[in-house]
Amino acid sequence: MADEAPAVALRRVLIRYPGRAPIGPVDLTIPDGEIVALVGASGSGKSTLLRLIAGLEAPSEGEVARAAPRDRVGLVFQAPTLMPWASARTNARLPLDLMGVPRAEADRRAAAALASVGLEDRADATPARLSGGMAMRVSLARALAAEPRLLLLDEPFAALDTVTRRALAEDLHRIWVERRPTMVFVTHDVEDAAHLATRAVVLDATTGAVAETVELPSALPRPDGFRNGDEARAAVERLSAALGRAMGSGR
Ligand SMILES: Nc1ncnc2c1ncn2[C@@H]1O[C@H](COP(=O)(O)OP(=O)(O)OP(=O)(O)O)[C@@H](O)[C@H]1O
Repeated sequence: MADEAPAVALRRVLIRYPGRAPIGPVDLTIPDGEIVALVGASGSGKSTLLRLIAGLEAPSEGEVARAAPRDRVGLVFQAPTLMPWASARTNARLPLDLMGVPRAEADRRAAAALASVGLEDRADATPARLSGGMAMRVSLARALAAEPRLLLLDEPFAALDTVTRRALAEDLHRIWVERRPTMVFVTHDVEDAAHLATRAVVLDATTGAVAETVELPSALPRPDGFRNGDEARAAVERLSAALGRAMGSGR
């Protein structure tokens, strides 16, 4: 809705790291409930933007505003980063334990989160007994246990095989349909972006500023056969062209 506060708003954000030109300025508004893919050349600043949105890092200049409070922001990284000695349930419960949520309530929410990624049967398994895809799902369940309004994912698919990444994309769409969180994810893959996201933000390879925003098909969950359909193919082409333009000046 147009007059609702955006989930995220970055205004004239600049990030300075030693030994390189500043990243930005980045102006970016993400409406509530969108699924946004951050795409751009390697080193353009995708992960940095995600850390800024998460509040893990502060900008050198400009403003970062986020509607969701810190404890309603979920983070998922490329590596699942699970506690190896702990069960899937205990891993999923971790943020709730850290927040001091009472045990019975935390167990209930962890169980619901594991169920929403199809792992209710593996709640007692330790990470060594889970496949890579399942470990990623536990990592996603851990983020979901806090019932995030904003879910941030840094290359969640990068380490997964094609079948597993597609299954995870379906999980994410199902979660979106059930809970309507705003999702922002980093990807290198234009097909994953076009399939999962409702819009893509393309970063300029040289400056890290937003080069273009590409609107993607908005019907969620995706209809059967979407990936191979004309609409998806056209979206991949538009996005590839935008990425090509954003990389045009080189680094
Ligand atoms: N903590 C840091 N200290 C210094 N430089 C950094 C730091 N974090 C990122 N950078 C630099 O900022 C730039 C952007 O990095 P970032 O990881 O955000 O890019 P990216 O688009 O996510 O790249 P990739 O696709 O390769 O993961 C890079 O040049 C990187 O070397």
